[in-house]
Amino acid sequence: MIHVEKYHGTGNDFIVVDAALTVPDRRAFAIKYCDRETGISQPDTETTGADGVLFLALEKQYSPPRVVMTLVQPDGSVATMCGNGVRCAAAWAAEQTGADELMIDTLAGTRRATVGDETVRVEMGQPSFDPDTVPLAEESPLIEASIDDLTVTAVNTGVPHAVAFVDDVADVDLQRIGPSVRNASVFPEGANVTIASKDAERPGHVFEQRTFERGVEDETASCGTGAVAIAAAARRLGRIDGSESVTVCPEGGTLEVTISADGTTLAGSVAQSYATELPVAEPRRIS
Ligand SMILES: N[C@H](CCC[C@H](N)C(=O)O)C(=O)O
Repeated sequence: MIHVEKYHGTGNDFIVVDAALTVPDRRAFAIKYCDRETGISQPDTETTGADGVLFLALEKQYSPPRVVMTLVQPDGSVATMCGNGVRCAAAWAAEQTGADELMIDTLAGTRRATVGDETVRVEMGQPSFDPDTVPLAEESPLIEASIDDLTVTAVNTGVPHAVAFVDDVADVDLQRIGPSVRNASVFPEGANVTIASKDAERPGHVFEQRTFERGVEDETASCGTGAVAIAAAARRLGRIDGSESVTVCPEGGTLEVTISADGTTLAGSVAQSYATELPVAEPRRIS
């Protein structure tokens, strides 16, 4: 049995495992326990399963402390980056160390995080529209291109996103169009599909968000790299200007994104839902 904790960042939920514990087959572990029908669950909690497993290797000897984060997704794939995952990793490491500044090492680079009373903020780096970085199967950036019924702008915010601005996110059949855009041939490694609509009734830049995630192969309640992708695409398309704060509202909560020439930040709430023990398969012995 190993000790695990369940965290969520604005509804994007993860099983957190200390990487010092032995999980011989991370892929099999993630596929088994993330399953929304038969995966991890607790009495008195509504959700079964998770959007991924965060394996976190804490390096307390540094100042600020560092965490090597590996996100294994429900389909067994490894995501290079995850905005809400980094925020959960920072909250977990703050709990272990008492530090409020953390450096989270991801496959997309190091992200500095600050843990406050209400929110966890993370520096998200510079979004890229470069076709080699997204990556795209084309030589020029994909800006307002038609794919299926959506008008898509492609941006990498640690992982690739296809962002489409629509009149009302609630009117989009994401279960149908998500897989179609996610698997479009222009994305050789696939893409997360993020739709956004401007909330005209609220002052400032406020967008509703829905994201169909690669690796989860379903819609999630929140996606941090997706929220940053909305702000980056909005800026590129002239929907917002200059250096700005953008409020993004996925189903699971509210995310604040700042975007400027220096880079982006992502902030929002993080909560621990419960801690429990899970059985793991014995490591194979060499006889
Ligand atoms: N939910 C994550 C993104 C995971 C990205 C992953 N689905 C992929 O690109 O394979 C977030 O908060 O940023």
